[in-house]
Amino acid sequence: MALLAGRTVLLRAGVRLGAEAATRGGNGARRFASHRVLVEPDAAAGIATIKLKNPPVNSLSLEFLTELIICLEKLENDKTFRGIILTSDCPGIFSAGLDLREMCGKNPAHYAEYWRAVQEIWLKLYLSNMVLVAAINGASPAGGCLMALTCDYRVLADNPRYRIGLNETLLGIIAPFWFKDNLVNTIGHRAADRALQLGLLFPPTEALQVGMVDQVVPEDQIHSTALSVMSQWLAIPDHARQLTKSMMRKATADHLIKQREADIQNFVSFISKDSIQKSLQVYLEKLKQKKH
Ligand SMILES: CCCCCCCC/C=C\C=C\CC(=O)SCCNC(=O)CCNC(=O)[C@H](O)C(C)(C)COP(=O)(O)OP(=O)(O)OC[C@H]1O[C@@H](n2cnc3c(N)ncnc32)[C@H](O)[C@@H]1OP(=O)(O)O
Repeated sequence: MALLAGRTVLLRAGVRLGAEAATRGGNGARRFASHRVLVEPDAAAGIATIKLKNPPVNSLSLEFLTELIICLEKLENDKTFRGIILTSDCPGIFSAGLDLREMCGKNPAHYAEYWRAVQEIWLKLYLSNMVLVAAINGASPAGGCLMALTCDYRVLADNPRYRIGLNETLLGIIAPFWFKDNLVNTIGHRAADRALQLGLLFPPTEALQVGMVDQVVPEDQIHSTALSVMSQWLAIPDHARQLTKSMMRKATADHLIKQREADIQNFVSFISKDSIQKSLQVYLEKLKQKKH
């Protein structure tokens, strides 16, 4: 059973297990898909490709996060798989990050439940025993960038519209300390200091330069590149790689785990402020008006 902080996520977020489809793939592997998370298994290679499918922009709503958490738990417990490729099924968008509608005009209990799910997905991805390769085939701001940062390797499609970064300050909000820790671990303190304060969204060439991604490739090569990177990582004995990954990441994850409840309370009181609500509403309105 999938648990989120000791409770059944299926019940909390109203996601019905019946919404899932379970079939067998061509190679006999069990293929499972929820509404918004598509899993393409390659049992022979030990790799599952997760495609995020929450159109139009893969914003991380509570239901979407819940489906993703359940999917990751299943894969983590299935010894068939040693690696995950994380990518998007929404053209041009990897993920628009946290769903702003979950953080606007709701009550404190909702904010707390939402933030717990955000923490949970980060912990699941960051501490995964599997090899995670992000095949970033679209724009990847804020929470979208964070998901990519949890992966062991990032390949970004070469398109100037596919910008990636933690742009929270542009929304008048603050990247939580564990977003910051994950970024510092990836690009170093000085670059993270600048990127976070300015809310920088890096186009591919700059993202590569600063170390936000490991490789930039033409868009039509993104999946084949992710597969070839994966085979390189899977050539390392699991126990040695997993213990090394844990050694590198445990302190950062523990930082959040130890302060999980306090972090939720901080988030709830921060996001509930009138001034923050106003900033988020203005930002959402601007996004909507962009088209007109
Ligand atoms: C004291 C210390 C306390 C610490 C407290 C910590 C507090 C931290 C709090 C929060 C942290 C949040 C991290 C986040 O992830 S916030 C989300 C940030 N995301 C963004 O800024 C991205 C916004 N979106 C875009 O830039 C674009 O939409 C883009 C992804 C580039 C796609 O562009 P395009 O293809 O042109 O699509 P549209 O802009 O037209 O969008 C289509 C519709 O989707 C809606 N949308 C977009 N993004 C979001 C989102 N993140 N959440 C909800 N909805 C979103 C957009 O409004 C359009 O809607 P509609 O069709 O109805 O007009």
